[in-house]
Amino acid sequence: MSALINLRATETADFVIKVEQLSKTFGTRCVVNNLALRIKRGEIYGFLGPNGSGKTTTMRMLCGLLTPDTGKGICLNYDILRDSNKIKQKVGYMTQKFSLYEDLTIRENLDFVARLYHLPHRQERVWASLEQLGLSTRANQLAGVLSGGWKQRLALAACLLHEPQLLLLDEPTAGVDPAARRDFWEQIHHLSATGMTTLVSTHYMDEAERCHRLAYIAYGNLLADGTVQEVLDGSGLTTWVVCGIDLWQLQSQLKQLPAVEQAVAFGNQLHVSGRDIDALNTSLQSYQQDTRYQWTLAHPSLEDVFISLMQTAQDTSL
Ligand SMILES: Nc1ncnc2c1ncn2[C@@H]1O[C@H](COP(=O)(O)OP(=O)(O)OP(=O)(O)O)[C@@H](O)[C@H]1O
Repeated sequence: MSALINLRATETADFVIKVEQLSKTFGTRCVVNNLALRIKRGEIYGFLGPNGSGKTTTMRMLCGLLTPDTGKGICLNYDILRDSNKIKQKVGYMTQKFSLYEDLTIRENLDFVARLYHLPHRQERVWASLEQLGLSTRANQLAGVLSGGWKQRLALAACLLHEPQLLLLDEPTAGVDPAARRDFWEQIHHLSATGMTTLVSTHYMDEAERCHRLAYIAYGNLLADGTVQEVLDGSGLTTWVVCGIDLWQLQSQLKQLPAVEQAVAFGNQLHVSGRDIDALNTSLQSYQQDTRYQWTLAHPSLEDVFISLMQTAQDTSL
């Protein structure tokens, strides 16, 4: 019996976030529905789903900014219902909107955040943070004149200053160029290697692929989770790639066929997908014999899978 209890304690200790039956309703709208999440220490966990699917609401419930209507669990070994104040102190939360002072310099912003947290050795920590995030040479620039990429780097520095154990990043790279997004993700992986756990919401597929694990939610319901490969394998989706002439016309015809769930243009190709492989192949047979087109069986992309999940999702929020 004691061995069993020890095993359970170890299992829980491995998870920085372990919650179940998490729900939240605003008015009559259920925006998070019976959600369960398990995230291990050091993991980069991606949170994907269409606009309004409940990602931000879930993050806010995890870090104690919002009280769930139902549900239970732990975050950083604290009870999410009872210990929200303790959780807040150990979490770095980066919101979608740049929330620092545009008329203060980078250094002044970090100094301000350090004061808010009553951090000891404030000056040293601010300079160490500037150094760590590659911001030293811009320390005296006003935050308001920074590009999107530098603003987001400053926001990350600010939410790391109090040395949190968990990062909750809500669409941290929205509107940021690919090079800056790549730098940002290098930082997240570097932090992960030091044991930092990150839950990050994003709409970018390349970012989803950079996560160790991910979850896809729609209408507040968890529709898939796992590694990228597990999510792809679990989709049951078959995808054909077709090249040829007049693809625009072909696309509109294919969309009418039974078992064709998606026919989407990607450059000079169409991705044609469905979950019932036999019915899909029957529908496509005559087109595949047409010499104007070249068909190749392909692995579905994450985007194909997410769109398919979204199409089959039920709106249970009303
Ligand atoms: N405080 C609130 N009061 C009422 N409704 C809210 C509140 N906060 C969020 N909502 C609603 O809850 C739903 C889920 O919102 P949420 O911000 O969690 O979604 P999201 O998945 O983060 O969306 P996005 O990808 O656009 O950021 C939306 O319909 C939103 O309008």
